[in-house]
Amino acid sequence: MVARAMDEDDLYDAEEAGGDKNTTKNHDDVDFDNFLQFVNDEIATPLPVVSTKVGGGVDGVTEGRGGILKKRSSSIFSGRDGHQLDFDDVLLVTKPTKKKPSRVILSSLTSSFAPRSLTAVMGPSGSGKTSLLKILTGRVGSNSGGLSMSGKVRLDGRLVDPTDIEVRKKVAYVEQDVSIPATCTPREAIAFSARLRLDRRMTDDDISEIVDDILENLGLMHVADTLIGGGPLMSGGLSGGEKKRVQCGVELVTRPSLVILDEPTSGLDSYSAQSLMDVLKRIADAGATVIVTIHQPPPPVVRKIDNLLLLLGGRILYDGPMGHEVEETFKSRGYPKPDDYNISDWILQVAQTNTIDELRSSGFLAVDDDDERTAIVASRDVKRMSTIASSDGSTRAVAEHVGLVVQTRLLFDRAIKQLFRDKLSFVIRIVVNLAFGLLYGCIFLSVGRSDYEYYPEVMASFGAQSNILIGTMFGVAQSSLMEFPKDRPVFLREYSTDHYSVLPYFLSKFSLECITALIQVLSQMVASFFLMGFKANFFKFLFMNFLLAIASSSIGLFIGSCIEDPSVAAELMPALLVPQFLFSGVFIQVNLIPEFLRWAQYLCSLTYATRAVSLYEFGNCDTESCQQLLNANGAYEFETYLYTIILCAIAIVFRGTSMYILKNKASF
Ligand SMILES: Nc1ncnc2c1ncn2[C@@H]1O[C@H](COP(=O)(O)OP(=O)(O)OP(=O)(O)O)[C@@H](O)[C@H]1O
Repeated sequence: MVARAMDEDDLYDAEEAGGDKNTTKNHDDVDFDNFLQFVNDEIATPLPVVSTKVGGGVDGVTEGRGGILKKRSSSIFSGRDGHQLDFDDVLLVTKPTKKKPSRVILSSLTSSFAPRSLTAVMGPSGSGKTSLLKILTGRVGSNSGGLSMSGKVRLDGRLVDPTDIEVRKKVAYVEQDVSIPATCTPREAIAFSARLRLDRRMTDDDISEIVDDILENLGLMHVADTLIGGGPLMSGGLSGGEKKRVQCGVELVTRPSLVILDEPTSGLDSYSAQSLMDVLKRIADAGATVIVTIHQPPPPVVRKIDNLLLLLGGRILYDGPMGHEVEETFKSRGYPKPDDYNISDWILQVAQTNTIDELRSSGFLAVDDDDERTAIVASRDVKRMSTIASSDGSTRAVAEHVGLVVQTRLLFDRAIKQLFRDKLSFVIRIVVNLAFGLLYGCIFLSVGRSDYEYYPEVMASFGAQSNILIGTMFGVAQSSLMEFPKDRPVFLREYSTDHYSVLPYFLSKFSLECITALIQVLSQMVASFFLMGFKANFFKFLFMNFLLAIASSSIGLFIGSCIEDPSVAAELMPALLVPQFLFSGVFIQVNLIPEFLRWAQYLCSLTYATRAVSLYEFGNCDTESCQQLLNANGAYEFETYLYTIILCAIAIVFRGTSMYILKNKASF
């Protein structure tokens, strides 16, 4: 970023504030900022003892000092060394297809962001603001989806690969879309993030001080204990702007040195936007490098901004200090700001109402900047960012984080809370299972009490078993599929911001699913099994039904992880489940299916559950009818313990694959 020349007053102000002389400041904010800086310097970083690197502590964990000092050291405004972020020749293009040529999204952008400054990235909609932030935060790789990119990113002068998790840990990134679980409170969301991302040696008191500090500074105290998405316990829920501030708080909890926020003020009223920008400005003044994208900020917000990077159609239209320099630049190029305009409205109007050629001839854009040429060069010669950065020594995290066991426990605790707070849907599920169980029990009343002499008796009992199993398969897979889309964005955000690894997430999810699936299966079986009068052992039947439930929920999870849109996933569900009836012997005996299609039976989890349950029910029955059914459906092909193993294997394969897919998706 081109820093504006500082006048003597600014130098004086910066020195007084203990700031870097390269920092740009706005006159209007100087007094207030100096005061805040004074407060920060005096309170937040008073003595070396606060940082407990000496004596085994970590930053933010105080030792041997009074409570006041301890509280102050944990302020989100405490001093820090920001990171210098430079990017060079960053080019982002869509990959050409047979129907569409390559399109330039970002056209060889070069700029930098300095510590102790707040930079606004502005530009009309579609100008590439989010794309640039995604590249800088490692959310777009050199070959993500239909995009190709090239360029160099440097952190503190060293070439880095932004997709490298060690680099990403250094950046707090607040995405445009809010993805905080609806069933937790702002206090819980921020504390969860703090517990997982701050040093493991921090006590609960340390964490709650930090959380209170954030809640207070982000103006969230009044909703600290309200469920984010509302709910039966606490009505209302948070407004869009409040949710956004919670998401900011979740990222600010680590007291980051580099903060990147995508439209943090959109959806906020002007006072809230101003307050949030004030917080960000104070964080910048504390030493951090703060970058925000923002649409047409009002004058009070503009005054908080140090630098401006103005984009238009993926190009840089202006890159320099905010304030009168922008106005001067536009004026000198033939676009003087009318008196009744504020500066942000004016520059966006100029950007949107003039053609690229007009702006270029006014001296705004490089003369040789040509989209078509850039796109051709880019699609031919896109270098992998990771290759460029491979020679760099990567950065190291300072704090020691909690281990896998604690991660799993915290995730499980949160999931259990979610279940209880969203209990209406779970209660409905149980009631539906009980109702269906009773219905099946009445329809197939006492079918298992016959001596299975005649084939229709055996078939009636087999039909009853199949109904229970199909009910389980659909019920559990469907609820897993419907629930997962809610979790997906939360997981992607938390995983990519280093809250936890994939394994604890899946373990906690699996543990909870085991509990809910067992309750679901049990409620259906209690209502139906004894009315039907089966001869099989209840617990063996229950266990096999439970395994089928887990295998089915794994399939649901797999579909949910492959497909983002829940409605598309719901459409796909029958395509995966319905063929199971056809090949597992429920509607037609397996030996009657044409031979060239018969192999499909082995792909169906229902096949194994049906065969095992048939063996439990008819295995000890030596009538011809029983044996005929078992033989026709191939029940004797494997031992019952093998059916158990196969169902477990199906669950593991689908869950493992989902884990792999999600991990890859979260990497970008
Ligand atoms: N994955 C993608 N594939 C194809 N085009 C994309 C992709 N991602 C972004 N684009 C295109 O790149 C352009 C810039 O998008 P981007 O989201 O960066 O704009 P923006 O300035 O952040 O817009 P807004 O202010 O509306 O959020 C848009 O035209 C968009 O359609």
